[in-house]
Amino acid sequence: MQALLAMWSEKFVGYPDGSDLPAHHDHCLGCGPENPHGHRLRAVRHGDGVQAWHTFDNRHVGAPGIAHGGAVATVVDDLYGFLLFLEGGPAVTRQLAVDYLAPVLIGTTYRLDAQVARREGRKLFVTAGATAPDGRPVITSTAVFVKVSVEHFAQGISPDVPGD
Ligand SMILES: CCCCCCCCCC(=O)SCCNC(=O)CCNC(=O)[C@H](O)C(C)(C)COP(=O)(O)OP(=O)(O)OC[C@H]1O[C@@H](n2cnc3c(N)ncnc32)[C@H](O)[C@@H]1OP(=O)(O)O
Repeated sequence: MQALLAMWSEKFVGYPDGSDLPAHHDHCLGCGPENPHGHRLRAVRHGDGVQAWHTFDNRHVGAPGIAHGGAVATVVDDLYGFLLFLEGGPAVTRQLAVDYLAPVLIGTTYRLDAQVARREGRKLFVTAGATAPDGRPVITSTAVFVKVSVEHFAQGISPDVPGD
């Protein structure tokens, strides 16, 4: 727990526009560099939001040649998680909606954008989208994140789980 607190206190700092944002942690399914099943999403601050360029590979296939919808939702959820570095503290997904407008193709690089639409108490109402190379939107999303203290994450920490 102390290690987690220390790690996050280093990550929730100011990030200038255009700068790389850090992974949530090494084993994060969305962005962790040490997770062999993960997406290794990398995001940058883009104005008041975040932006990423992402290519799904065959580990995340659903129908042949097409990314699994759950994998796409994972990446969108994790993209929202990068907004928290701009917000200055942790929050967790309470509600996530994804509209799949067109297939997300394996091997094609998509641009993803996310931003905070509204803040209300502990709640962050966030929106995101993914855009194909030809400019077509393929995904839109909304979500509600709820701010939590770092102690929220103590319930998931076990000495037997890698990355804890
Ligand atoms: C850097 C930090 C790490 C980031 C990692 C990013 C990875 C990507 C994100 C994730 O994967 S997070 C993991 C998946 N999510 C979870 O595990 C969250 C599980 N849920 C909970 O732990 C609790 O439900 C939660 C902490 C979110 C809320 O519980 P609480 O008991 O603290 O609050 P409550 O249930 O009263 O709800 C908080 C507020 O949200 C409101 N709310 C709930 N559902 C809503 C909804 N669907 N739409 C709008 N508002 C909603 C609710 O009405 C309330 O509003 P008020 O504060 O105004 O009263």
